[in-house]
Amino acid sequence: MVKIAFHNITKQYPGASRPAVDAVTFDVPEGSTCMLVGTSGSGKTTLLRMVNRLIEPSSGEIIIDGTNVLEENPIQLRRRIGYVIQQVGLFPHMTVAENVRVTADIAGGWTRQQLNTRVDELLNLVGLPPDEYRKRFPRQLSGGQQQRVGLARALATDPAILLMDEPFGALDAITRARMQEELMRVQKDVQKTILFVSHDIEEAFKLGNQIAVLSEGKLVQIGSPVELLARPVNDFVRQLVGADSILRQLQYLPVSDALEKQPEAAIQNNVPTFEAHATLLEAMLKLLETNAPGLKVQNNGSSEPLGYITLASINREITQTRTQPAEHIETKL
Ligand SMILES: Nc1ncnc2c1ncn2[C@@H]1O[C@H](COP(=O)(O)OP(=O)(O)OP(=O)(O)O)[C@@H](O)[C@H]1O
Repeated sequence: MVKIAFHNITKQYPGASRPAVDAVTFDVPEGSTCMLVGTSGSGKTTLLRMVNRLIEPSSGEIIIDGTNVLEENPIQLRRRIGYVIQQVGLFPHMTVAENVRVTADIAGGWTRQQLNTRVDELLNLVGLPPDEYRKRFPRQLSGGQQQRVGLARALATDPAILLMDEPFGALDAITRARMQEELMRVQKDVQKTILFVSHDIEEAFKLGNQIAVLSEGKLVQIGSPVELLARPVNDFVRQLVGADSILRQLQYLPVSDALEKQPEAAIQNNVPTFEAHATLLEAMLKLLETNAPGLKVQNNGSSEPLGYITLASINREITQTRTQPAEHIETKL
């Protein structure tokens, strides 16, 4: 089911020579994560902030659950939408518990007991044991822990939608990877619809069910990470998603993309079996590790092979993806 639908959404800032967001149309399915990527100034933050009406669109519509956000009271709208940004913005004089509670408190309708239970639930959810962290102040937390509190706070009113604007951008690589894992774990439990702005294509591949690529306010392509990698619509997307990187392709393309149906007999006999959803990299490592001439690929639980994978078929798939013609456009990376 579609959760957020953008219809020709446009934002023209006064005095600007072109729209910051230009007639963008796409859907975000319920419970999925859509990553917004693109060069600096391509309109990602503007697009995100129009969803909770921190920025008002110039034209077009954003429909959430069938209702145009412009017809909603902005304050009520923001209660239904969690918002996490890079500068976490915790209140320095409030404890962690008070910081998490504050949004739910403002939204109202909770008893003190319910609020306390909710805070503990959320702190557990984001991996901060309440007994240890409830009473700390933000200055007594690391950057990553502060981001976790920010995430807990955004989840406090149990919003169906989360908007995240470079939430992990200021963290070191290791903490960032941990936070991404944490978010994936939380998302498994809570199934929010997430719109996530990122400058980090690795992050977009890791977290996104869909990736929307913006350039100069326009939506250039939207698709799953594998779609973008295998079929970038032009050189801009190809470069942005690193479709020319052999490692990226090996890491993300599934073995089902590189099957041989009728390989020679030696490959069909006595070779190890392999799962269809595994990546080309995993298949290649297995081939190197076992020294087998091929792998029999089958779906979980089925004995019928879907096909076979060999170093040659992996090579063919990668060469083909790399040389696919793409429309040429100027790239400004
Ligand atoms: N309040 C504003 N008034 C006028 N122009 C603005 C305003 N905010 C953003 N812009 C312009 O709109 C365009 C898109 O900005 P936006 O912040 O949405 O891009 P972005 O893709 O999020 O960029 P970045 O990746 O650098 O954060 C830019 O050209 C920017 O200069």
